[in-house]
Amino acid sequence: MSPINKKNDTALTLRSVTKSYDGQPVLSDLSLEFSSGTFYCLMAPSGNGKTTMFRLILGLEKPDSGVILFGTPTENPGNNDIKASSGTVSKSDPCRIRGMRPLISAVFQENRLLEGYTAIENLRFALGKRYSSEALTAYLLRLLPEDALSKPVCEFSGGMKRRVAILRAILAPTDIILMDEPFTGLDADTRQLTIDMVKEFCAGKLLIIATHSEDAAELLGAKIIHL
Ligand SMILES: Nc1ncnc2c1ncn2[C@@H]1O[C@H](COP(=O)(O)OP(=O)(O)OP(=O)(O)O)[C@@H](O)[C@H]1O
Repeated sequence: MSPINKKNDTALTLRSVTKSYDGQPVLSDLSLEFSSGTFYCLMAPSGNGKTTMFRLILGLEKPDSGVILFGTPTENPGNNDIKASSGTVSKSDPCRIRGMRPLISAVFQENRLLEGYTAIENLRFALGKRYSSEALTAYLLRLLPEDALSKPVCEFSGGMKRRVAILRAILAPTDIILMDEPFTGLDADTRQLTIDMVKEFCAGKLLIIATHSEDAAELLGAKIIHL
């Protein structure tokens, strides 16, 4: 069992995280705690730092100060390190995580698909041999029309691409999933189908979604966090 996937254990902690761009603060002294097996919706007006927070969690950027911890943190007073079940983080260099950094899957605002390849090839590229072709086809057919499966994704609508990007993230063997505005561009029916699959495949995991939509949060049964 992964060290961070026991339901209700702390899976992720942001402690006094601060980030500025060009001297303009985007996140100021932000502290949040997220539990395994729980869905969260981050809600904030545009530009309040939701994507920035995801980039920090993913390790794509460094906080100016503060720490991001995975797993349940334990501290030794006087020590510059904080131990978490997934590794050790230095307070003075929060991006230096020694030990096991958990895998995190993400849906970015852009779909980041291989445009010249089919949907199943996109899933296979990210997921390797973890699923049979029959299983991947069956998952895709829950969200896409059958004739789409033989086409490269560059011929898909925006909403169809979005569904492939979401499926790729939820099928990945990770305990933490971040999604940035995942349901944008989906009509009511496909949104419901997609949300049903997200609920099914993310059960027991930590899921954090940045969204402007209160009803997506309600459909997911997610806790709302206002940034
Ligand atoms: N690499 C960067 N360089 C400079 N400024 C940046 C950079 N990334 C983000 N910002 C600024 O940081 C602020 C927060 O951006 P961010 O994308 O995190 O907001 P958001 O809450 O995700 O917005 P939205 O809901 O519109 O996606 C914005 O003012 C943005 O212009």
